[in-house]
Amino acid sequence: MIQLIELHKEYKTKKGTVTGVDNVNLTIPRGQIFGIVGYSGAGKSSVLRCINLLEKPTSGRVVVDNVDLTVLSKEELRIARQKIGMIFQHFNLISSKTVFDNVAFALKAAGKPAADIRKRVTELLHLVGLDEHADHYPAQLSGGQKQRVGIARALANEPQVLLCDEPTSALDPITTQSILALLREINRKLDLTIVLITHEMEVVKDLCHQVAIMQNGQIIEEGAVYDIFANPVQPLTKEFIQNTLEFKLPPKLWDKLDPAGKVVKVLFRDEAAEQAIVNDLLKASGIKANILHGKIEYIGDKPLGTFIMEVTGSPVEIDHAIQYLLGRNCGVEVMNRE
Ligand SMILES: Nc1ncnc2c1ncn2[C@@H]1O[C@H](COP(=O)(O)OP(=O)(O)OP(=O)(O)O)[C@@H](O)[C@H]1O
Repeated sequence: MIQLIELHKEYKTKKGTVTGVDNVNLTIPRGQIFGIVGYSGAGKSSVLRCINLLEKPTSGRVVVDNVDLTVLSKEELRIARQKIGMIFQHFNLISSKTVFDNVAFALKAAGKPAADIRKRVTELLHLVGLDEHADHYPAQLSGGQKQRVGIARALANEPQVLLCDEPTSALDPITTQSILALLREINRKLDLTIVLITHEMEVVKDLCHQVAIMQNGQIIEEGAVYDIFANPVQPLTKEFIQNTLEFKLPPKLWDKLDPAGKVVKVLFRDEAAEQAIVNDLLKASGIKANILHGKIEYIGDKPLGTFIMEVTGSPVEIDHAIQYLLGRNCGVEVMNRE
């Protein structure tokens, strides 16, 4: 488990003091994949780098598996850090060393015997699917393969925590999916706690169990990923989610719609996503509904449905229909032509 308690980080610059992290309190249970999302400058990297004390907090505590890292001596911290692996957006491999030697680096530094190192590196390269690439140099690898080396290297000392700094931002969508699948696999196989920073809600949706949204150094909202997608509260959270769920109706379609009707976006969440609510709605309200767009996606194993419907009827009937949907735990938003 990771606990950040009143974590505060300030940077002294020529222009004055900049706050990177503003009194953050956060608990990340063991075995979770925890996403931290925010725009550039929100403080994501600062939080992540405080977890292994790459950045020294100005104040506050960082407790990993009941050990407060902020009070350790240099030597104690060096040992504690072996249990916290890290991967980076640009992989940070040593270009003059082979894949084998990149992965072996931390083990050699820890003074492990050569035979143990060979065994461990072979295991790790197998785990990340690079058995055939031990003797290659980073320049001979694709971006996805480089990140696999980064992951193998980070796992060398059998860490309990893996910190991921935008691990897929430099990768194409297909490679991103394969790296996310690998992270999911090692989280399950190794019971590894993963903390991942990203500005992509798609990555959070695909991979994470929980998420925190950061703005101006603070965590403004956090929770289970499904709950955040189904019931976002803060405007910034809604903005991030809209970027993944948003669907814009083409102008030609708006031209054809009945001016007396309304276009509503309905979010079917939890059990509402599995019930025949549209059918019930038509029976209960007397309106007509024409579905313009719809999709159901699964976050974790729970469905979340988004439908855009043109509803026609008298104003009272339409209002009744909206109240009916709200009463069935749906999210309802009346859309206007932009
Ligand atoms: N070494 C530093 N010196 C001075 N200011 C810094 C330093 N590192 C970060 N900051 C400042 O702290 C704030 C938070 O930065 P941080 O890099 O943690 O945000 P971020 O959300 O990770 O952004 P990005 O996605 O661009 O990496 C910003 O205002 C940034 O300018």
